[in-house]
Amino acid sequence: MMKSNQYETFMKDVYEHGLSKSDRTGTGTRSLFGYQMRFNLQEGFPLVTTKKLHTRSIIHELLWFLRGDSNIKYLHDNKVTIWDEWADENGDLGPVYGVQWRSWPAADGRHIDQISNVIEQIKTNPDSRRLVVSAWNVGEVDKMALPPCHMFFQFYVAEGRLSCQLYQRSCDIFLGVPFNIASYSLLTCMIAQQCGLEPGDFVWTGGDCHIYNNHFEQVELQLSREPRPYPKLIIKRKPDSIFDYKFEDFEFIDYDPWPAIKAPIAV
Ligand SMILES: Nc1nc(=O)c2c([nH]1)NC[C@@H]1CN(c3ccc(C(=O)N[C@@H](CCC(=O)O)C(=O)O)cc3)CN21
Ligand SMILES: O=c1ccn([C@H]2C[C@H](O)[C@@H](COP(=O)(O)O)O2)c(=O)[nH]1
Repeated sequence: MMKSNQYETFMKDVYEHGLSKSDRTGTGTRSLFGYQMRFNLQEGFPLVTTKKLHTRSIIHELLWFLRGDSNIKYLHDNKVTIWDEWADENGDLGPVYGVQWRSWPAADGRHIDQISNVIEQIKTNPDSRRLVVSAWNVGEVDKMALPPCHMFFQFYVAEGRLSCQLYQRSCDIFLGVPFNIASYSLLTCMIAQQCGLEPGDFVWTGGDCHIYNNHFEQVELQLSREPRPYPKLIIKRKPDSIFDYKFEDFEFIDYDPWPAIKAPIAV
């Protein structure tokens, strides 16, 4: 049986040993710098079980990134509200994740589709050590509603399995991180399917890992719960490309979480 408590162990460590640190939002945090978790995607899908996650928001947000979108209209059409606080009156967020993934503006005027390129490289040059995607476009960060938190990821192929490591510079452990782990694990499974590989490990690496001061009660409740086994992800068909997946293609089976826990988000 695989351990399914990596996230809770991480949360407990930061809750017990984090340093008091003020932050941009004025909320205040308990924070540790530098942490890593590893999830073997062969052994289950790392959806946090100690609270119920809104998987609909996670799937739609990932499909929205893959569209190369910078407006929350797609999310709204699908009743996902997680980006509302950061959008302007037209629903725009500036050149955020999706834009950099799909059409990074190069100095010579080209627009680079990093997702298509990295998939092509995984298929044709799997030993490459350059299988990277970056959302941190230094020249555009100040035009974004929020500079990317999950900012850089790298793929790795060995023995027919595709692994992915994410670097996340800033990590809201209670609200953001469960979404981020699930989202990149899902992306890894999708890209593996497209490339005829099995999913390997998802490695999560965090920079400023923090628990907001107004999440302490929620964290105590969550840490009092025993983690349960992870669910399994079923992808019901193999679409023609990474851009053709639909919400209905995904199903999590045997997801048996504890009840949801509400918390305010720091804006
Ligand atoms: N402070 C902060 N934390 C974040 O995690 C975060 C940001 N800001 N800004 C940008 C995005 C938006 N993300 C969000 C935003 C909201 C939820 C949230 O409210 N989650 C609730 C309800 C989910 C839902 O209704 O879909 C949860 O209980 O998980 C999660 C991630 C992640 N990011
Ligand atoms: O995917 C995400 C997006 C955002 N966050 C969190 C991390 C921080 O708490 C805030 C961003 O504030 P900064 O001052 O820009 O660091 O949002 C996350 O955990 N995951």
